[in-house]
Amino acid sequence: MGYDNLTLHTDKYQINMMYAHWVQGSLNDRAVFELYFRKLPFGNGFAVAAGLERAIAYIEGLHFGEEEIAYLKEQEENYKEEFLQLLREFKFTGHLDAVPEGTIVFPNEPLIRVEARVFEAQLIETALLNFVNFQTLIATKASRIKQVAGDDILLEFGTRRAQEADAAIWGARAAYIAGFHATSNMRAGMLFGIPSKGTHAHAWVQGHETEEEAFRKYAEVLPDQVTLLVDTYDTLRSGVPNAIRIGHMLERQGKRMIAIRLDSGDLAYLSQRARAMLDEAGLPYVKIVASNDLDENIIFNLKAQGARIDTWGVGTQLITAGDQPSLGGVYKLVAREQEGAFIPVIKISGNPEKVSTPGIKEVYRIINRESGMADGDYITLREEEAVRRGEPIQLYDPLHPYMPTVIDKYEAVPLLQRIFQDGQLVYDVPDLEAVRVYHKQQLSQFWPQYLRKLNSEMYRVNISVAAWQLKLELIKRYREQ
Ligand SMILES: Nc1ncnc2c1ncn2[C@@H]1O[C@H](COP(=O)(O)OP(=O)(O)OP(=O)(O)O)[C@@H](O)[C@H]1O
Ligand SMILES: O=P(O)(O)OC[C@H]1O[C@H](OP(=O)(O)OP(=O)(O)O)[C@H](O)[C@@H]1O
Ligand SMILES: O=C(O)c1cccnc1
Repeated sequence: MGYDNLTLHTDKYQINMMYAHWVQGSLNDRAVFELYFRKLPFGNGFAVAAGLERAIAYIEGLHFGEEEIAYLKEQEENYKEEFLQLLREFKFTGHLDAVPEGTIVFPNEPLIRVEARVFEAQLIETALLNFVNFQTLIATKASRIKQVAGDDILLEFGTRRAQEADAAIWGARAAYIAGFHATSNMRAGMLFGIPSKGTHAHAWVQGHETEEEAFRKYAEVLPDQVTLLVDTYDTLRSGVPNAIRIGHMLERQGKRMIAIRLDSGDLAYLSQRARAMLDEAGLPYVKIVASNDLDENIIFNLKAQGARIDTWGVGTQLITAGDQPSLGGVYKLVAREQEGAFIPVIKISGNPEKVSTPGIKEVYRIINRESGMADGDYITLREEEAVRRGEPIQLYDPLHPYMPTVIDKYEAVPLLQRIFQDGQLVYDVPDLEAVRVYHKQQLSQFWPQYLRKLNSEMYRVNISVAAWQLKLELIKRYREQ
């Protein structure tokens, strides 16, 4: 079975449309689609873009093999042999622009823009949304956790509760981009170079006659990485005292125990008591790891209660984005070719938020020359030059149309980068460490009021006057029709 071929990782309606374009002779017409989300997850003030690396690998690997062709044939007898033959030769030949992973992004900004034969652009919609929606969601959740954890160490422990294997490893990667320090998933470690870390489970303790014997045997074989789980029977009466004995044993061997792990009960109280016991026993260097259904709110609370926790192991709530299981990113047609030129198209909706913004667009981050900080983002039509030349521009916020602002003395940083040009990868894909560093730099360009976890200030995403007028014009045209 071709588990690795993701070419049919698409919705059937995409193949139906490809077939219909082929029959109608419009398959080579070019189209432009933009991928964006409309609403920030978790009530956060920003999102962290992720998913591009997988999207790149997916596009490079697109290929209808004989297994895929045979399946299509079996599923739909209308598909003609010439169509299937064309699929055998299929490859992506278009342009793809995207916001680099780790970029701070906001609603309605194109994160990916695809300009290609409609035949190709349509096929890839589903997979692109699948990768970007999930990974951006998890990177954003991880970023919230990172924000409350400050300089504490964050371990990603989610695999056992993740929505299957892909979610586990790509989620671990997304968390690392946003500032987690390590993952427990060895495959994610191997594939992406994320540091891997692990303690031991309750089963190790339960599998011995006594807790002390379990700790001792573990410390004998892995003396340089001893983190002992102390809550199997009674944390303060048994677990911590036994761990202290092992700590002293290791000291006699010239080694140092690394940490204890708390995984149940009142983590604030237990960590304070355990800290005091370790300190009194002359083991102030032994750290305290906590786990047990943690998320950013519990971590924030534990810190407020004075918990003495150095390292946080976070699983379920992070990897499943427990409080919001999906980011509602969409992929919308914004322009199509007609007689050799692109014409803008719109999607009308009864819900004003869902009316698409027509035309091929760019998105810029407006950096204030004096402060070096981000003042807002600016969405323009691609052909608009004023912002690229640094001329004064009028920022127009559709949510606050009565407050237009004119700005100058800015630097406009285009967020979309060319990834594929005529089907060729032209982007120098950064390694994961570089993505992580870039993400940190991104954060440093935002004032704290946009980043705070609760009731953050709304960052302005403005639209150019030309893009706004085009939208109004198309809405009017469709109303008249
Ligand atoms: N001091 C605290 N303040 C707020 N939340 C806490 C505190 N200590 C633990 N929690 C969180 O409370 C939740 C439930 O903890 P609870 O003690 O009920 O479960 P448990 O420890 O698994 O149960 P048990 O002690 O029976 O094993 C977990 O998400 C845990 O992270
Ligand atoms: O709570 P999470 O944020 O999802 O973090 C991962 C959890 O997974 C493990 O528990 P599990 O009961 O699966 O195994 P164990 O016997 O090793 O505790 C671990 O002890 C954590 O509690
Ligand atoms: O290493 C650990 O302590 C760990 C790993 C996965 C899940 N829970 C805990």
